[in-house]
Amino acid sequence: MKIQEITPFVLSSKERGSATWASTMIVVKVTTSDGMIGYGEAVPTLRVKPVFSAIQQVSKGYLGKEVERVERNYHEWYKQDFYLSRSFESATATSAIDIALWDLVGKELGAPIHRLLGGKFRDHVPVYANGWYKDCVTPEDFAREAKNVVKRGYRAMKFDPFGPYYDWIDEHGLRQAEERVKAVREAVGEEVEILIEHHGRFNANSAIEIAKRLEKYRPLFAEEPVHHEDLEGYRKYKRHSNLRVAMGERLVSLKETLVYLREGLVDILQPDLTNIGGVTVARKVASLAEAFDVEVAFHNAFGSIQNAVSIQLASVIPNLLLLENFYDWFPQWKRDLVNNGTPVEMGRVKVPDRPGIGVEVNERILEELKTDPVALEVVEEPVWVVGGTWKNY
Ligand SMILES: O=C(O)C(=O)C[C@H](O)[C@H](O)CO
Ligand SMILES: [Mg+2]
Repeated sequence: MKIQEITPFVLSSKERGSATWASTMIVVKVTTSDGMIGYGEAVPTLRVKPVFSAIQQVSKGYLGKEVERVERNYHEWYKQDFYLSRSFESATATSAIDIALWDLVGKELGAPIHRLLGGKFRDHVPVYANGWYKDCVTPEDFAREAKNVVKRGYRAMKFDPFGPYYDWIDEHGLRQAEERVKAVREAVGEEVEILIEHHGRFNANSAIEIAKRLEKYRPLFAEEPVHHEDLEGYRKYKRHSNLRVAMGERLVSLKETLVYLREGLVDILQPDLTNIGGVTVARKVASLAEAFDVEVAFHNAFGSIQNAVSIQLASVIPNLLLLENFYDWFPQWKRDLVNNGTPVEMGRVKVPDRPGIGVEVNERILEELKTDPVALEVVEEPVWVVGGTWKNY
């Protein structure tokens, strides 16, 4: 089969969900010479317009190629795009197309992606909740919502307790963060895992002070404690903190990942299929992590196509820790976009056995919600936090 058409869609709705980035989804539809259709997803955040146009550009490198040669097709784009290793837009565009190609190969063979990758290592993927703490500011807010998460059956949850602090945190911020974490620990009990998201905000000294204060609440990991590219910061943090470091959602290639693994800067790797290079690169990155005794917790914060394909890959790798999950905090339209739901039950998701990414896209919703890409307004609360949390109390 040949790749005949690649169409990007920006989907948007007034129903915003738990975060600014949750109100938008970028979907890629690939149509083949035989009339088959496959779907992929790209990263929105503040980059909706440039990503949309990157998909149009990257498509030029894929049109006319054989669908089934997914590895070769990725390599061809790697060869063409001199700046791929420096371009998030190119990386997410090629990732979305790659996911759609794997979806197509699966559909052609009547097999879910997990069968193409060696088969299920597990029938259910354990997940952790994110997006559950919209508008939470006080420790009481966090405790109340954390209890609701546990009531839904989750055994692990992630949150960012740092309010509006950036780069540097003072005693006031440390105390507020500690009170929020303490409240969640007390609300969920000793056996539910709590995961601390830093969103790559801090310099190393501040992150180390935070770790000292939060250690006693036994978080499973500290995510992106320092800025993504701050290798010196990661080194210093690893030397002076006792917490396990999770990172990886901004990695855009196999070789960039190696930098963090080789130096032992990461304990739990969080590659994102929608910007690391699709299924093609994500599976290699997972194997690379396995060789370093590093567990994987795929980053999975955007939409239902990313969620579906992440479940497929999470089901096959031996070194899976947990898969991130926003499912219960998606706006309803994201759940409706796929015909076959992947609900979370008792903190895990049953791996679908339908072909390709394991879910079918509802074309009616795609048509209804498609919109022109527009530049997002920039407001004080950054898009990368869960909405309504950029506050002190
Ligand atoms: O889910 C996570 O780990 C995040 O960091 C959330 C978003 O992906 C990130 O803010 C990018 O918008
Ligand atoms: Mg994160």
